[in-house]
Amino acid sequence: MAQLNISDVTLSFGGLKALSHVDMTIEPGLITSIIGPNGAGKTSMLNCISGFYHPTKGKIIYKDKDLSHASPHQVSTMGIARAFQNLELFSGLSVLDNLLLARHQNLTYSLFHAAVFFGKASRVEAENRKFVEDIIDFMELEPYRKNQVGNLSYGIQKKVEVARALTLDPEILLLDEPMAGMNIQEKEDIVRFVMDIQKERNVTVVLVEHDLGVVMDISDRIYVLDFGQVIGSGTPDEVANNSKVIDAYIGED
Ligand SMILES: Nc1ncnc2c1ncn2[C@@H]1O[C@H](COP(=O)(O)OP(=O)(O)OP(=O)(O)O)[C@@H](O)[C@H]1O
Repeated sequence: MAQLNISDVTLSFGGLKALSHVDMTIEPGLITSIIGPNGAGKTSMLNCISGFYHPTKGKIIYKDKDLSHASPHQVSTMGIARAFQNLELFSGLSVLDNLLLARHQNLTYSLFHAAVFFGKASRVEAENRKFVEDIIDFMELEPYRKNQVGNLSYGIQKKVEVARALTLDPEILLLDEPMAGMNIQEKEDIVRFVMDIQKERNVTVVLVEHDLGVVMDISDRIYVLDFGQVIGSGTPDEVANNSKVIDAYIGED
């Protein structure tokens, strides 16, 4: 059964339709990629799923709940986290502090409880700390944990951004061009982590990425957008042999 059901989603900006009658199903435990030319609507789709945009028409259903009008905070606390194309990190803080801060979004006690029931607050705090340390370990960020994020290489900052999303313990992880601006070594590194996140942490991954080689290698399913419409979908082989997709995006090579 689909984990996320996107049906007939249209997103208009004045006269421009960034998305037009888009249907997608995201299956649990798989890597689903969304590809297409510049301006095709890929980031708009992630914005609709994560609550930053609200579809003009259509529905996004997750666990029987309609997310179409949910806020970004509601979406993330329901289990859908997003790593951003433009990093959402605090460059003056350390890796550890960035991740602890992100994890606090998931706090299960209020400030009142923190003041009155110190025991529970400190237990939850210790659990949060342990969770964040596990993510640092998993993403192999140990050598950088005390470093200011702004002083790290772009490739490592991108890894920290993925780690930041993982601190929310998501069931679905939305990745917006995680490999943009990376060298080959850094790309190979992040590809390995995306696959580990899917397999070892059992997280469903929705990936927007321009590197077709990577997309074809790691995706279970692919949706191709062009001018806001789905022009093809299926396994990497099916998409690579779809004549509409070849004409609009992939080309003959
Ligand atoms: N907030 C906005 N206001 C007006 N137009 C927008 C807005 N966001 C996106 N668009 C337009 O919607 C269309 C789709 O944009 P989107 O960023 O989703 O494409 P994309 O496939 O992610 O492109 P790229 O690969 O270049 O990142 C574009 O024409 C874009 O200019």
